[in-house]
Amino acid sequence: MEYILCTNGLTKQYRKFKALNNLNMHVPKGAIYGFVGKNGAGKTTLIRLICGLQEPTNGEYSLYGRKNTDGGISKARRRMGAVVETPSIYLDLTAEENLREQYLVLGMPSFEGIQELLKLVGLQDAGKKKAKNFSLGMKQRLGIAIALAGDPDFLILDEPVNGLDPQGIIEIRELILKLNRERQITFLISSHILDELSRLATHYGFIDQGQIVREISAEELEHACRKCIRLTVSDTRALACVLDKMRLEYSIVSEDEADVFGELNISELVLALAQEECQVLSLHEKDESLESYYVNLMGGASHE
Ligand SMILES: Nc1ncnc2c1ncn2[C@@H]1O[C@H](COP(=O)(O)OP(=O)(O)OP(=O)(O)O)[C@@H](O)[C@H]1O
Repeated sequence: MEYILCTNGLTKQYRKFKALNNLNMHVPKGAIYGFVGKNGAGKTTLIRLICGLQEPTNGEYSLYGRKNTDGGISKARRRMGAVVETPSIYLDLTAEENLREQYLVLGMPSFEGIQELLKLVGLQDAGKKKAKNFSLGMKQRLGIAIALAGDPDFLILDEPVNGLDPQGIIEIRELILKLNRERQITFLISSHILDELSRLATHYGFIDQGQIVREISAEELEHACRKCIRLTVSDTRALACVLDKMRLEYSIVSEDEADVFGELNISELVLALAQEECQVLSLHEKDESLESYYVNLMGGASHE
């Protein structure tokens, strides 16, 4: 798999505190990578390092295959756009004027493309309205347009829907999906709201206390969150044999528990287990939601 961003043992230390602690992450090309973690987990710190706003204390990362210590890293960074914390926009300027400023900063040869960008982010009708009078959603979309000015193929968005109303959230979501599908832009999106990310992410990286606790594709996550029957039995080995014979998918989750997926004929299973002298001690349907997956994952994370 081709990766746009890889980090290797990335560490950022402030005095004795490690905001990032040996962090390893992999953002595949074309992905919408949901970077999920509680407040203070280290998401913004990681983003600041990747954007070159801060230097790592230890470890390294590579962007488009270029290591952060290589001379070519600033060239690689030019292929990337970012909206970190609040979008950096001039509040006394209109959307178009803001984009003109950005074009000048980037040394773009002409202002051609600005109207298309405004249209892309749904600000073509913002006209003479100054950014200070924009809604939060409009400001966020302008921030994205500014980040898109250099025609990047990798966009980093730090908490892009924070504080937006439902309509604003939908607009940002649709914009991200459109940019990903139509312009093949890879995204790294940080959020502490897993549910919102689940509507667009193709991959996830869960961060806790400066470490990636798990990286998982959306497909794998969906699989892990399927409905299943949680069985508590006296002998999981016998259970595994019986389930294998019945060609059922399962996973043994502890010494006496297993999750069984798919259609299950309970009486057939209980009879088969009885023949193996295995007792069913309890049985209940389990629907692991994204949120409980997340809570379990974070609750089970081990740290130094
Ligand atoms: N300059 C700094 N000096 C000391 N500690 C810092 C500094 N910057 C960040 N931290 C600490 O590092 C930890 C990670 O902060 P970070 O902003 O990366 O978290 P986050 O996951 O982005 O959280 P949030 O969702 O609240 O933005 C926090 O405990 C924060 O207090």
